[in-house]
Amino acid sequence: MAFLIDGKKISSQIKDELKTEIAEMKKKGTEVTLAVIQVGNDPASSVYVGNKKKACAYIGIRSLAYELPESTTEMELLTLIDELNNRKDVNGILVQLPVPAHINEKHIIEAIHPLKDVDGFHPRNVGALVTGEDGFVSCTPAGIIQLLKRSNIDIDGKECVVVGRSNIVGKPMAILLLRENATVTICHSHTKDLKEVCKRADILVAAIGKPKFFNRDYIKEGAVVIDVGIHRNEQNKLCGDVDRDDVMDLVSAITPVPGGVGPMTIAMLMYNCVEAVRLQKTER
Ligand SMILES: Nc1nc2c(c(=O)[nH]1)N[C@@H](CN(C=O)c1ccc(C(=O)N[C@@H](CCC(=O)O)C(=O)O)cc1)CN2
Ligand SMILES: [Mg+2]
Repeated sequence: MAFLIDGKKISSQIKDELKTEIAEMKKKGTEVTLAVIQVGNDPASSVYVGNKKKACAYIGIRSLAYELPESTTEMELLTLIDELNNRKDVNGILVQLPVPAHINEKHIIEAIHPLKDVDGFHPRNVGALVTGEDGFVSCTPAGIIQLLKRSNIDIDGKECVVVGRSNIVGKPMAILLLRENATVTICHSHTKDLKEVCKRADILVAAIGKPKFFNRDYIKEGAVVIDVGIHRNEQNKLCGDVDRDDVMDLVSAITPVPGGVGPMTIAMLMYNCVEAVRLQKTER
């Protein structure tokens, strides 16, 4: 039977480690501050932003919440980011995505100072990830590496297949796996024989964005499956990109949805806030 990779438990361990570290920093007079910006009131975004604020409160990070109306202009948002970039008491800035359609997401990501970009989305941080320099790593893929390592799943030399090529998950995921000496394949909508490619995977990262897309036809016996998808059905029940019931007897380990990758995104955001203080000390 498959081993369930418990993202809730592992994310709690990471938050507890950070809580201890932050208490030590506070004793030395260092406070960590995260500015969280939400534009509009998309219900899912409100849940994630609420969970980020709760995580900050739990581990001892000061959070500044900016809840802006849907009608906020790109210029108004850029002005707020500029103000936060210049505030010495703010270590991290994040703008919850997606932003409303009238705001250009790329302009927003690029406006955040790279040393405060705790989401790791700024091109400078993406470049640093590729070249192996210091910088912030996108939270979801960073969390997946932690899930694998803390579950004692070896990555070195493994065949890893990442399905999805977003800037936030797929691309940084592939680079992180490469950094761990995996053999990495990225698949996308133009990939021929997706089933055959996925069947080669020792570790399959499913980030295609389609509910229960991956059934047993895509999985090699004994594979480790990481499910990045989050979907809600008509009954408001959550599921991932993987048809877990169908693959359960085939895989050696799998992340559940909910309670797998999702909670790690927030734990790694907290990690990046602590990392922000370190990076700002050495590079500012
Ligand atoms: N600025 C950012 N925007 C977005 C990011 C991000 O990393 N930075 N990622 C996602 C949303 N996200 C965090 O912001 C996120 C998504 C899901 C979860 C999570 O814990 N999911 C739970 C289920 C929760 C539920 O919906 O009931 C789970 O999988 O167990 C946390 C964070 C897009 N935007
Ligand atoms: Mg993320």
